[in-house]
Amino acid sequence: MSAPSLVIAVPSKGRLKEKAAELFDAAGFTLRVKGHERGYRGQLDGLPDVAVEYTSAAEIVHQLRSGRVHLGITGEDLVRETVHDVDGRIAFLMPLGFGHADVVVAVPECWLDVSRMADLEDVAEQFARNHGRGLRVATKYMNLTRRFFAKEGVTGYRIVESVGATEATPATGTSELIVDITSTGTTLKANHLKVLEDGLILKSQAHLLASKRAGWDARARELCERILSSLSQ
Ligand SMILES: Nc1ncnc2c1ncn2[C@@H]1O[C@H](COP(=O)(O)OP(=O)(O)OP(=O)(O)O)[C@@H](O)[C@H]1O
Ligand SMILES: O=P(O)(O)OC[C@H]1O[C@H](OP(=O)(O)OP(=O)(O)O)[C@H](O)[C@@H]1O
Repeated sequence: MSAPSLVIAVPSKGRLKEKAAELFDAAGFTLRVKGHERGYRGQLDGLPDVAVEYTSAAEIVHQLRSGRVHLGITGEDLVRETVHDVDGRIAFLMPLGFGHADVVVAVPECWLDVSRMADLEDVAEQFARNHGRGLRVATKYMNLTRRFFAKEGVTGYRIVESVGATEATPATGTSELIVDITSTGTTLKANHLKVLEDGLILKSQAHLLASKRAGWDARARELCERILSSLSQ
């Protein structure tokens, strides 16, 4: 079997998987899993020299970063969080209109005096006087948080890494506030959290992305253009 001319990484689970499949269907290139239905390799009907690799949304970012795949579908939030030198490594080819999620700063609803980022520094000072330590911000978006808090001049905090159920951490006592994604707002509301008025860090959605580090020969470029133009119609 000859090597594929172009490799595209597609989410293997979760909410992006189904949407990605619908997208290719609508563009006329049905995605098919090769072999077992739980397999991790696939192909696009009509494009036999394109290899599809199913993997997690987070892993797709690493594969694009290193150039192991030419194209990938994943969320902008994961790219901006994970890749320090995005512009040198990854090109954003097309927003896909699904996987919409805002990365936001949220605090307990009962913090009545806190509505903006600038208020956090005052709370942090008061908190440090009373508790002898800074505010704890629970998040899996550690880099986005550090950059945003620095831009806003907020310093009196430390990050507590949280990989799941982040919204529950203020109530369980492992954080004072959070940075996480919100889509409908249901999870924040259920956990009695409010988004700060100027606490929007990033408006994210799924994108078609290209790796600048992959081997781009003429056939790979042609396939990429064909896929891109079919998806845009
Ligand atoms: N509630 C949501 N609505 C829309 N998009 C979301 C939502 N939650 C996450 N996303 C987006 O989906 C992408 C993948 O999210 P995530 O890393 O959580 O993987 P997943 O496959 O959905 O699930 P898991 O958490 O089980 O790995 C991210 O870019 C994220 O912004
Ligand atoms: O604003 P909402 O519509 O409530 O969506 C936001 C929630 O959706 C995601 O969680 P998900 O349901 O994927 O669970 P998990 O990430 O904890 O697995 C995300 O981590 C938020 O918790």
